[in-house]
Amino acid sequence: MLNVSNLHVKFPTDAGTVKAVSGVDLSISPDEVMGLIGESGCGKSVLGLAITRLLQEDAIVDGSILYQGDEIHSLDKESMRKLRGKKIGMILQNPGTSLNPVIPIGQQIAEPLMMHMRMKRADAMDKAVSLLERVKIKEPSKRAKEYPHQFSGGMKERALIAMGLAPEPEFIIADEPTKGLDVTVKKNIVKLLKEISDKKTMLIITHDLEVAEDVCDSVGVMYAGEIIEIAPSNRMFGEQLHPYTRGFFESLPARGLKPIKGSSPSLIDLPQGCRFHLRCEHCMDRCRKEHPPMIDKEGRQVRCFLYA
Ligand SMILES: Nc1ncnc2c1ncn2[C@@H]1O[C@H](COP(=O)(O)OP(=O)(O)OP(=O)(O)O)[C@@H](O)[C@H]1O
Ligand code: NI
Repeated sequence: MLNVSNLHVKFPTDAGTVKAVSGVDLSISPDEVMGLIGESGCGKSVLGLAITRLLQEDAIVDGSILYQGDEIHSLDKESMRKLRGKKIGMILQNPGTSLNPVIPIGQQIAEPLMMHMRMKRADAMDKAVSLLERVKIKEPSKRAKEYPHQFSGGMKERALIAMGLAPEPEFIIADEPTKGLDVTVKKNIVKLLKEISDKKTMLIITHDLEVAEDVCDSVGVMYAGEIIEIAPSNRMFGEQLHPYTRGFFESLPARGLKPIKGSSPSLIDLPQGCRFHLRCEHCMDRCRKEHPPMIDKEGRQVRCFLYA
């Protein structure tokens, strides 16, 4: 369904070129739900935005992104608009900034349906109400007339999910759908995502391991702009192969809160060899000089010379 190969995204800045995504290969099959995890700034959102072609103009994109055989970066604006609404949906990060404070929620869900899918106002509003119902918002017709400030954090996230679902896309990219939500609200959103993901193909960007474990079939781990490990979810949670993945898991509150020493490299000035070698307890001579390729290890993949 989606095939990303050798994708690079760079941003020219005054301080130098930021290599936000480097050489990413990724495939997602129909009905698969893939999670993308990794610490802040490793390139998860940029990768998601590249797939939907929502990056800002100055981004330099190289490589190939095929969606059902179509090269996304060579589609004209009109074809891209169709693809984005009907085929690929996006649930964006930050409910606070993604919703317009002065427009009622129902209208915000309905407007893109009128604009992009040429629905009549009344039909679009009906659809908005039914979408709010689908994401389990009580009294949806009353709530549709309310403004974002009248919604709690969890309800705003639900409204964003409803917006993402509105054009009935086949494939959904959700960027941090549970960020900043308290535990009970998060549980409900995870439940909702699970329900949705039963019938959809999804890429879920998160740094929340619980979300990845509960909802995803496969998990990719990013570090400094690269994917460094990919495995089916149950295997990834059973055993992490890459020293970074292991450290990342152990650094999280639920798993010991033991930080990895050092910090991620600057994306402007990346180290030679393995991008993780300066922080790695298993660093070998080779890791300082050579850049590790993705290595196949019993059907899962890891970018580390320990498995070569
Ligand atoms: N328009 C831009 N210009 C320059 N640098 C950018 C731009 N957009 C993103 N970056 C940089 O690219 C890198 C990757 O950012 P990205 O937002 O993808 O990280 P992320 O993994 O999604 O992090 P988080 O978990 O915090 O959302 C960061 O270092 C960021 O500063
Ligand atoms: Ni992000």
